[in-house]
Amino acid sequence: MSYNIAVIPGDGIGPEIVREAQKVLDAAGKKYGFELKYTEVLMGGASIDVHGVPLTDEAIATAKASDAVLMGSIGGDAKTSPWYKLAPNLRPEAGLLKIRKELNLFANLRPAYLYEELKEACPLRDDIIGDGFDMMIMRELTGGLYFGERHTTEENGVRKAVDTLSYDENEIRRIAVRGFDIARKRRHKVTSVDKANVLDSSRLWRSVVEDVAKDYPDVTLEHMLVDNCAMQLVRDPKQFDVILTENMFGDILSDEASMVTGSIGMLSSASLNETKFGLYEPSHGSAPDIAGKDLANPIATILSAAMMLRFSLDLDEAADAIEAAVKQVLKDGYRTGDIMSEGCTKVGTVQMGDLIAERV
Ligand SMILES: NC(=O)c1ccc[n+]([C@@H]2O[C@H](COP(=O)([O-])OP(=O)(O)OC[C@H]3O[C@@H](n4cnc5c(N)ncnc54)[C@H](O)[C@@H]3O)[C@@H](O)[C@H]2O)c1
Ligand SMILES: CC(C)[C@H](C(=O)O)[C@@H](O)C(=O)O
Ligand SMILES: [Mg+2]
Repeated sequence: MSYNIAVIPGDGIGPEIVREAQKVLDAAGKKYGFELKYTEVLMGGASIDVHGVPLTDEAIATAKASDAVLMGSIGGDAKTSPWYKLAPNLRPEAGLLKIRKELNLFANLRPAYLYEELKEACPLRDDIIGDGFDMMIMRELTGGLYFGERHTTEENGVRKAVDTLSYDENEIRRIAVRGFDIARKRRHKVTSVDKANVLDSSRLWRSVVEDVAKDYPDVTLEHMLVDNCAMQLVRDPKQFDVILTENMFGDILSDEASMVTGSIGMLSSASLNETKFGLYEPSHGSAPDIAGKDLANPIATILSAAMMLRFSLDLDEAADAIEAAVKQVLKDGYRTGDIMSEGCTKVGTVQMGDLIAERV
């Protein structure tokens, strides 16, 4: 079998980590008898450099025509990047938001799982870690503050900026259904996170989620305010199975959750629409501080590639093999700098990719 994959290397560490993911995918293809045909697509700063915009219509068309999209990360260094001096719509990040909207990728799955082997890299106390934890953050990805009306004005020399947080019930229902469906395949618990003590949009969120829950009597639903959730994530992460939340809260909570799994370099993600199509990218950014130095952890991207095989291409066996290879490399004591602990062997981005590909 052969599949068409649009590849967006992006900016900063993006090209480095995507290269390693492709290496691992190709090893899996060889072993399990499939071929991935890659078409490179420019997005973010890489696209601004060439086309003057962060995402072209042609790039969107290429992504749409593919079986799935594999992405590195986009974004520049605010201190050195010329993009930041340009108009806001020329920001590299605008390309990412545009592709999410254009492809209707409303469901963002961010699994935060503590590998047995990475307990040493987890900043939490042993009694909090216990037997480890395993949660799925279900982040709504095409609504809320990111896509609400916004403008900046100036009146009498005073500048004012407005962002709008808006959701309609259909947007909430479809992500809630995804969350409950996933909970059914896991430990049957959904924690819906909102700010219903303040925000109207959160009160609507809570009411729609409760409605959806009626169709899932086998799944326990609890509501949690977002500030409490941020605290509970470090106090007792074991309590969470599926965290269901809106766009901005999910962005912030997933970075926090990543750190309790050892590093942001471990957190993969899948962004899905109503079909089998998806965009797969690590949850972290372009890390300009370590770009081009062979320091980036490619595991989040490699695990995202495994999700691509599983969700979009139905290549479950190959996905299992990649996940097992990651676990084995960690068991064998290899670590990139971000997850390094005593007694382990420090490796760079490329060697980590080689080691995982070998074990596939
Ligand atoms: N999905 C995306 O493409 C995405 C996500 C987040 C941020 N960004 C963009 O990335 C740029 C930098 O943002 P930031 O610095 O706030 O966040 P970041 O995630 O890029 O980096 C935060 C910190 O984590 C470290 N880090 C990130 N990924 C790592 C990896 N794989 N291995 C080892 N260390 C890693 C970085 O070195 C840095 O110290 C910004 O332009 C931002 O908008 C893009
Ligand atoms: C780069 C940025 C727009 C993006 C987001 O906020 O969604 C990133 O932080 C992420 O988590 O994918
Ligand atoms: Mg983020």
